[in-house]
Amino acid sequence: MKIAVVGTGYVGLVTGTCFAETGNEVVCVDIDAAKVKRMQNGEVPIYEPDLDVLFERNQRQGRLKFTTDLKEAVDASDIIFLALPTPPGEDGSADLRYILGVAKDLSKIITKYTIVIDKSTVPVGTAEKVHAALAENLDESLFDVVSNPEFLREGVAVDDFLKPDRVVIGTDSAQAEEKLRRLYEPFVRSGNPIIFMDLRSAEMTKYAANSYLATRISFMNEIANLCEKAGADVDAVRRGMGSDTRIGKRFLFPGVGYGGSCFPKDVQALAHTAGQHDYNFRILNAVMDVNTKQRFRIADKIEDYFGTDLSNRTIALWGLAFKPNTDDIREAPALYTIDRLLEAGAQIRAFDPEATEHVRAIYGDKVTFCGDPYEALEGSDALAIVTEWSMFRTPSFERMKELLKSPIIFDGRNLYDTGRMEEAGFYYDSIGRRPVGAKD
Ligand SMILES: NC(=O)c1ccc[n+]([C@@H]2O[C@H](COP(=O)([O-])OP(=O)(O)OC[C@H]3O[C@@H](n4cnc5c(N)ncnc54)[C@H](O)[C@@H]3O)[C@@H](O)[C@H]2O)c1
Ligand SMILES: O=c1ccn([C@@H]2O[C@H](COP(=O)(O)OP(=O)(O)O[C@H]3O[C@H](CO)[C@@H](O)[C@H](O)[C@H]3O)[C@@H](O)[C@H]2O)c(=O)[nH]1
Repeated sequence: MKIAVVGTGYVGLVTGTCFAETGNEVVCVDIDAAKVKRMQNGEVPIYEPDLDVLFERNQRQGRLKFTTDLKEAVDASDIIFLALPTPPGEDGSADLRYILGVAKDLSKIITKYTIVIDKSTVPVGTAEKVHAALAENLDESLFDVVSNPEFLREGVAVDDFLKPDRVVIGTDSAQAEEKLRRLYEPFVRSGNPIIFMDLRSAEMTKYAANSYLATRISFMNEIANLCEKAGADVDAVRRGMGSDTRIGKRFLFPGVGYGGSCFPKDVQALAHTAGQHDYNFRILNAVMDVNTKQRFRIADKIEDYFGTDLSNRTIALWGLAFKPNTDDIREAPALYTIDRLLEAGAQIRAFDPEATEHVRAIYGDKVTFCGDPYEALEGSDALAIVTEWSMFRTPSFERMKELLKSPIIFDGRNLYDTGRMEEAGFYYDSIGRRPVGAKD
């Protein structure tokens, strides 16, 4: 099939590349001319494992092209995916200006039957707005609007796209349904379903899924905080709970709050949608409230230990990206940690395998950026772990003790066994577990 993908962020780039991989002809459009040039020259503009191999192969074989010219892409396609940003507006609602702006542009460009698909995360009722924008200049027989929310996770995006748990498609058009069934067939061969539904339900499914996952995380963060007070171990509790198949093991990890470009904005947007319908979605308000506090959990622990004046303290920080295997720092808990530590006067020596340059662009020389994890420890009073990169899981504890001024670790991701840390002679404070080791 001939496909245009408008917007080449995480979703657009992965969508375009994976559809090219299954033999479709794909043109990706972006307004960022510099980015398009880089992609035309074979450069993948984001760090996402496995994407580079597919990108290179499909571009070399001519199935994956890039342009800034929307008309050129639309003329060459009969399916258009909108993978545009939907950032939070001032009132927390999803800002639809990119989606509706492009829909308006499309209404002046489309000349043959075209399926326009919302791949972005958009509130209930958006497909109707896109339909109205297209209908301003187009006969309704020339297009169908479909909702096809994307569920990929950064860091494992290619795998999630190629082997999705499910594909959700909202449509009221038999023609669109048939085309999309064929398009997605290669991805669901393993037996996972394509679930067809009406447009509004598809739009709601995306927000319901993200908000439910965010709820699990805030719930577990509350359990962890209570475990600390009640003398229980959240790791044991998590295993005990998660073994119940009704609950399941995944997405039960407490930590420093959820971050990233999706959960924070999508929970907020769903709460806003509820408000628009005069419905007070109480759980969502609590989920957001818990997360706002949890993002400072590690900074709180550091201040509890050293006091609120950190002007003579240096803290090493491992991890800046909002999660491992990405260079994305949108709503990263590390940024909240840095802000609080700087406010308290601390010096920060930070390390991240991929996200350093994005964070340097924000803080400049207010933070010392280090070339490897051990360099960050040199002369530091304590280590704070904020992102669970694999490379942090099995460090040399001996070397860490030699480099740190005192052997103190605050672990926001529960990477190490508490008994082992006590034996190794650390003061080790993690999330939802009893701190071990002697305080200085
Ligand atoms: N990032 C994720 O993991 C993820 C996963 C599922 C769904 N989503 C949703 O998908 C949507 C896109 O997210 P993202 O993270 O890929 O976005 P992004 O912000 O990383 O990228 C968006 C791209 O769109 C381009 N753009 C903006 N206006 C344009 C225009 N008029 N024409 C062409 N290109 C334009 C930008 O230059 C940018 O390259 C959002 O609604 C998001 O909530 C994101
Ligand atoms: O048990 C867990 C799991 C995740 N997180 C945190 O939750 C955030 C989001 O993680 P994850 O969901 O893995 O990353 P995203 O790439 O943001 O993906 C989410 O958001 C995307 C955009 O909507 C959806 O497509 C995905 O299905 C959904 O998982 C991160 O800060 C994680 O550290 C936890 O704290 N504990």
